[in-house]
Amino acid sequence: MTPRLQVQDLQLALGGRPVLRGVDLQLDSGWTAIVGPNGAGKSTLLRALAGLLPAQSGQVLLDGRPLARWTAGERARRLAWLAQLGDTTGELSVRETVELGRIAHLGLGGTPGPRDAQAVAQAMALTECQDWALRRLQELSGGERQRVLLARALATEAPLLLLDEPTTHLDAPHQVALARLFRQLAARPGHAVVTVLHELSIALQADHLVVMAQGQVVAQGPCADAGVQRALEAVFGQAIRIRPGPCGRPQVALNLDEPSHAD
Ligand SMILES: Nc1ncnc2c1ncn2[C@@H]1O[C@H](COP(=O)(O)OP(=O)(O)OP(=O)(O)O)[C@@H](O)[C@H]1O
Repeated sequence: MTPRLQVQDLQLALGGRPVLRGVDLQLDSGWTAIVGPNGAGKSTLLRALAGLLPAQSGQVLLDGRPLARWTAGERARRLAWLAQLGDTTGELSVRETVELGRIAHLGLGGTPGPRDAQAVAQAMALTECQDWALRRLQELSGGERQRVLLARALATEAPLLLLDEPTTHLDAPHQVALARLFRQLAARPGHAVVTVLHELSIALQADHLVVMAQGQVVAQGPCADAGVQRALEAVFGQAIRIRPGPCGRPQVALNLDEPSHAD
């Protein structure tokens, strides 16, 4: 069954400041990219979707049941979360880090079997980090580390992937490879991928966009939707223009000559 996330009038404050202001959202199959300016509330929304932040009011439902009523184990088998800045797990090797993704299935101290080894090997192959299996995470570059942490999320085999800026630190070919991977993963029956992304050219490859500004969702829908594109141009100001691209997918054009609202 494809995971179904519903956000109903979600209000959330951090440090006494309102950060999410009445977010309503429905996410099901496919690849959804959440975009918006710095501080718009994207990571906060993703953490709330993962059940990591309690709401002041409103709720997040996973498969029709409030997230707050899922046990941690149930949640971990249904959804995997990749943090924005990536936690570095000390002295662990790359393989040991990816193996942590199997804890939801094994429990702490459980003995991995062939099924677990297969999931780990497959996740490492998908992110091309199998050649570093024995190196320690802290010895890797930012982009290499990001790929290992993504592999850990993939190793969970959770049908719902919530990934906060998974392309950060990656070079252009690996960003494109990941976009292709997200599309493939989200196209599998019963799976969905939600990514927070800053790289708009990558975000526009998703099936759906959610555009956020100032703690609110200002538009959501297919990338080709005219309302979604207008919202993108509105929240990013004159700095970008969306134009038709090949295969019916829109493309982003940077507008260096017009002052942006950051100027
Ligand atoms: N722990 C916290 N305490 C107080 N305010 C916070 C806290 N964490 C985040 N915020 C504020 O909440 C707002 C939304 O932050 P969030 O990280 O969700 O934004 P974002 O859209 O993901 O931004 P970015 O694109 O810069 O990663 C910001 O104004 C931020 O300063």
